[in-house]
Amino acid sequence: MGLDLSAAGVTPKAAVLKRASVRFGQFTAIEDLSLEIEAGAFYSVLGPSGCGKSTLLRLVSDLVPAASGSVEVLGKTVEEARLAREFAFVFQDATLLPWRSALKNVELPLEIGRSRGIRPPSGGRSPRELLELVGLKGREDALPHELSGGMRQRVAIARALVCQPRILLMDEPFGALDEITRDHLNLQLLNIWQETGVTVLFVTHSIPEAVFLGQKVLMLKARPGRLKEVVDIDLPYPRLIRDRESPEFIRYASRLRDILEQC
Ligand SMILES: Nc1ncnc2c1ncn2[C@@H]1O[C@H](COP(=O)(O)OP(=O)(O)OP(=O)(O)O)[C@@H](O)[C@H]1O
Repeated sequence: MGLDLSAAGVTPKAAVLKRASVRFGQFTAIEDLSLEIEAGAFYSVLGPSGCGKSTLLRLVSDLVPAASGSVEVLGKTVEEARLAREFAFVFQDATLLPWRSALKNVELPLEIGRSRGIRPPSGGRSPRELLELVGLKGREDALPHELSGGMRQRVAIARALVCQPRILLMDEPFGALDEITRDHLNLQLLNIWQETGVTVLFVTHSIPEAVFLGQKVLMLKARPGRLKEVVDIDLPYPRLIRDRESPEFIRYASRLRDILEQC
């Protein structure tokens, strides 16, 4: 059992990786990654294709094991954290069940939990309230094919939040959306983050998106996947789309581009 630090009044880190490596057969996808993820913070994850961004999310969520080193999530082992449903995923594809309405899709994790005898967490937002939080009030009964791509992603975000995860793992969730929809969802995601206090790990290929969202940007380098740098983004929240034209924003973007070129 991991040590329950919260019982002692200490807020544990969202995740602590110590010299963690992931191997697929002979191939090393992540090597010697040491990192502390602060609880409640928003991290963007950026790096060249194949540097291990998705693998990092899978490592933290117990989908792939560490071949060496250690990973702790909220003061627990990754397995304990998974069983306690401490994290939830949002992928590029919303992966909604096509025959279920938006509301029924959001309710699904609760139903699955109940079928396994897990009581829904108390005090959280209901599926209806979550749909309202993501801006889909009035569309509860719509089927996925009746919603736009951006709306489907919002349903996926509401579904991810329904079991009140403490960590939200987002793997290029807006990568397939047009720029206007993406901007809109970026703003909405920041609202949700601030309202819920959830820790976010957000993988993106977009430098402006990484700067716009993150308090910190984890920069990974490839072959093998290693931590290159953690860049603090000292821009205040709430952030506005037009802030992306500010000299500070442009300076951060250009710094990240320089680092990426060395990855
Ligand atoms: N299940 C697997 N079996 C074998 N190799 C894998 C597996 N999963 C990932 N890899 C390899 O590990 C490396 C890292 O993959 P990962 O998907 O984490 O990269 P990424 O940074 O998310 O890439 P992209 O930006 O292109 O999505 C890649 O070289 C990939 O081919």
